[in-house]
Amino acid sequence: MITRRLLRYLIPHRKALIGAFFFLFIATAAEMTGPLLIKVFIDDYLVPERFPSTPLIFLGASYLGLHLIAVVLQYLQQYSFYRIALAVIQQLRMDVFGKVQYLGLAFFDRVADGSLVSRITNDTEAIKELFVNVMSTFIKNSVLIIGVVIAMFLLDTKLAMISFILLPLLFGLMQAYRFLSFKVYRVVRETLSEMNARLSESIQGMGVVQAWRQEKRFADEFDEVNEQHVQANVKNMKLNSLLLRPAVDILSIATLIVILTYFGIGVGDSAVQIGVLYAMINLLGRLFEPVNQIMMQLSFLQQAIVSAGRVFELLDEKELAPSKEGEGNPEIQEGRITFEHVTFSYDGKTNVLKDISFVVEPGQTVALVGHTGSGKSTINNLLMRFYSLQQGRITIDGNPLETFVDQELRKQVGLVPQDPFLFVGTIRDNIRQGNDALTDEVVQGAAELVQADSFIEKLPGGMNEPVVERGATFSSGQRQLLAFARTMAQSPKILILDEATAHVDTETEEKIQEALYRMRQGRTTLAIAHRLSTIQDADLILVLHQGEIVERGTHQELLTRQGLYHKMYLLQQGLKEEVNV
Ligand SMILES: Nc1ncnc2c1ncn2[C@@H]1O[C@H](COP(=O)(O)OP(=O)(O)OP(=O)(O)O)[C@@H](O)[C@H]1O
Repeated sequence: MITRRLLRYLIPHRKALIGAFFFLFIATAAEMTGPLLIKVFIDDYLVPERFPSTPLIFLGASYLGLHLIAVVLQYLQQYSFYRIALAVIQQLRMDVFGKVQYLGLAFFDRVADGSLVSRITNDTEAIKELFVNVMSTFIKNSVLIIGVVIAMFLLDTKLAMISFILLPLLFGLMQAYRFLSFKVYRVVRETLSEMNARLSESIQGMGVVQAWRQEKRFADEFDEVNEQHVQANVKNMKLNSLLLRPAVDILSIATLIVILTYFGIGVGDSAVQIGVLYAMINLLGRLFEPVNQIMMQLSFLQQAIVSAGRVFELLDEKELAPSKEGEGNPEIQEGRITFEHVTFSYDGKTNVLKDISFVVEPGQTVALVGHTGSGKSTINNLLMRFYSLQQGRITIDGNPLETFVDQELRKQVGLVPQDPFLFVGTIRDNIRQGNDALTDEVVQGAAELVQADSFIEKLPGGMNEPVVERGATFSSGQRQLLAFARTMAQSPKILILDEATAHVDTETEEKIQEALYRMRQGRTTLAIAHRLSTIQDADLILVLHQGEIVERGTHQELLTRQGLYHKMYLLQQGLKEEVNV
């Protein structure tokens, strides 16, 4: 099943494959003819001690010519198989990477990034071996084996049949190896994946690792998985060294003994000529070499099959990012958002949002406040359509969220995430975000609107200043401003702000507040705020508690009510003592 699916990747390369087969076939035939020529030389010339020059020169030249042809064609077939293999793997990697881009966030919640990287790099690499080496070795050596077998039967049918007496043992051996090694390889690949996961986790959290002096713990944990990986490899090596080459070698010696015994018995009847025996033993040597080659590749074959299983699992993953459903192509004109009785759970067990209903009128700002874990980000995640809605309805301008095409939704709903993520490239690339339709003026305008231009201008490269991975060389306030500029360059109708004012100094915060104020003008905004001082001018504040909206109103209304919001507000004002909690 897995092998068949892998082989399907060869279909687009069938012409090149036929060419490679052709080269292989001719090269093998040329190679095979060699011993037959030597047999003619021994039986017809050496044994009778006849050495006429013309036929012998012809014989020698033919031998040399055939050898040359074999070498050239060997090169051509090897090159062809390699090209095909590389093309197949390139396609496979593109397929996997393409698939990963469309997986839902729920999938990434449960699968470690390192392990995903491992599937896209290491596992496809192991599959590459199948097409580069395993397949060509199997085909080449099978053709060789067939060639040798034919030559053996042409030489002496009886002797050839005797040589194959031990053949069933070889098949038994192959089956035993495949059965035993499958499990071991699975462990090898899984532990490798786990190591990548740990590595990626510790690199991403290096600051925390060092700050909490977790280096030893991480190293120990890594070591444990590393040890499991080594052990699995050792087991695998034992299997390889026991069942592959040595077993075949024993089998080849046993076959030789059988043939010599037969010859020893049969020579009295002068049934077998010495030249025939020489050629037969020569052919037997040539038979077991390809068998050995195939056996050695069995280990790579198994690796490839296990890895392919893991890659196909990923390709078949059903947990896709939610996308458009239903008829029509609605557009976002005004930006009126409604949540109607939305209940949501990440794990299918605990509801983290319970019966949430509210309306954000066009141009209004609605703020979400509440203790940590109360469900604020979850509301944003649903509005961003990162997760599929389970119960209730979300609409924009009266159209259900799921009816929008991705392009419209992503263009009109701009997200400023909690932790802005910058990509490798330049500042301009990060603001433009691959949208070539955005002119330099628009990019500059967006930077000016959010007041990011003043710090960008001071950079040596200005807009072309390089950004390293995750924007690590910029401060969090600068990253925040760049993320604002990126969102504003799109000019969305709706803004989703997630704790946009965390962790910055007062001056930067003022700048950010000013930027946010400008950004919100004329846009529908849903904002998460931990600092209540920043959302006092919101048209509506929703107070969440354990997934429910427990209070709603303006800042003044909520203070008058003297409920949870009031308590939170006083706490933040440093007036804890006045609150009876
Ligand atoms: N990806 C996820 N998978 C499973 N559970 C999650 C996920 N994200 C959040 N949760 C759970 O959902 C609940 C609500 O989380 P949410 O992030 O919406 O809270 P929040 O109010 O935004 O918190 P904070 O203010 O700390 O960001 C929490 O109990 C959290 O454990």
